[in-house]
Amino acid sequence: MITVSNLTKQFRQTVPKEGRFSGIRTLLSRDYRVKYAVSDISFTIPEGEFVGYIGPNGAGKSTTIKMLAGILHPTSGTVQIDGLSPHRHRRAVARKLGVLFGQRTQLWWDLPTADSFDILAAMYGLEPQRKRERIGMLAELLELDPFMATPVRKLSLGQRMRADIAAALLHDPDILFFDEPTIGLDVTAKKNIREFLRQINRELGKTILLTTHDMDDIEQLCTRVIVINEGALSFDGTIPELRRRIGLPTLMSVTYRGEVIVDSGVFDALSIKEIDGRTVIATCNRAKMSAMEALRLLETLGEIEDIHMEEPNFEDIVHHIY
Ligand SMILES: Nc1ncnc2c1ncn2[C@@H]1O[C@H](COP(=O)(O)OP(=O)(O)OP(=O)(O)O)[C@@H](O)[C@H]1O
Repeated sequence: MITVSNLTKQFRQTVPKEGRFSGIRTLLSRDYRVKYAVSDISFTIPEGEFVGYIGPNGAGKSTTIKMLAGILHPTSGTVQIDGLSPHRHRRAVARKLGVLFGQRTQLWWDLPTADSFDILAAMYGLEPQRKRERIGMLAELLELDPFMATPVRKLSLGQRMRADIAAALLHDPDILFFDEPTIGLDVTAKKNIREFLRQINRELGKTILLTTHDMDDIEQLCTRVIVINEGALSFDGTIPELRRRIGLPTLMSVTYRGEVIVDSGVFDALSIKEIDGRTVIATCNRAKMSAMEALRLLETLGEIEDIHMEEPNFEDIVHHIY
């Protein structure tokens, strides 16, 4: 269980100087402003949940994850991982956590991939037999064998990400913080990583906090989504709740048995956009009207032959909350 209470992180940022020698004058400046990277955030994540942690660039996502992992110390507020503070019980918490920052590898750049696993296994104090089992299993699941002997710097991005995921899972932690695990990957590599994350959540019961700018990752994987904006929490709930909250219209295309003649216009939450012979295109605000109610209204226009509904794109919904 992860418990975050009133978590806040301030950074001191130098105020940039203008005019001649601005670069060097900024470096030497004593003028600071306080930046609230994370501001009074609270949430709890029970065991086994798969939570998306999203927000625009600079919202404070990575800063939160660094505080959850004990890499950064909060300015105020607390984090507890199974009742322990990541900062004060660093070692005990490190055993429970697997952390991945997709933009930065935790592997040793110039060493063969396998050597990084050896070093990490030694750091976590894994017994030789246990180490062999873990590496063998992860190598099979993430298809690492073809490049185990290759230096990390020569891996493709997809291979490097798989190796980093294996590194995060090597000591078999129960909780995973994954910051952008699909960044820059092609469609197939993304799909494979998503499938892997889904499996370790569903089949092995791992608790996952996932940060990503890829809304397909969130929609396909997460049962719950937490949105952070300018350091503050702006939504915490399920994806259907987020859809309802934003209330973007659902598109309905209805074909009637005979020609329909209606004045294009609005029936409160249902709005007729286009009439083309026997087909009527309408949008329905689902925050105000259910699909069934919309259908009942559309039935009053004639006998329906076929109906097609398109839910608003999740990415568009998220843009509305940012
Ligand atoms: N070490 C630091 N010193 C000063 N300011 C910082 C530091 N780290 C982060 N910030 C600032 O805190 C804010 C939040 O940054 P953070 O990296 O947590 O955002 P993010 O949501 O992860 O963004 P992105 O999606 O771009 O990765 C930003 O304005 C950033 O410039």
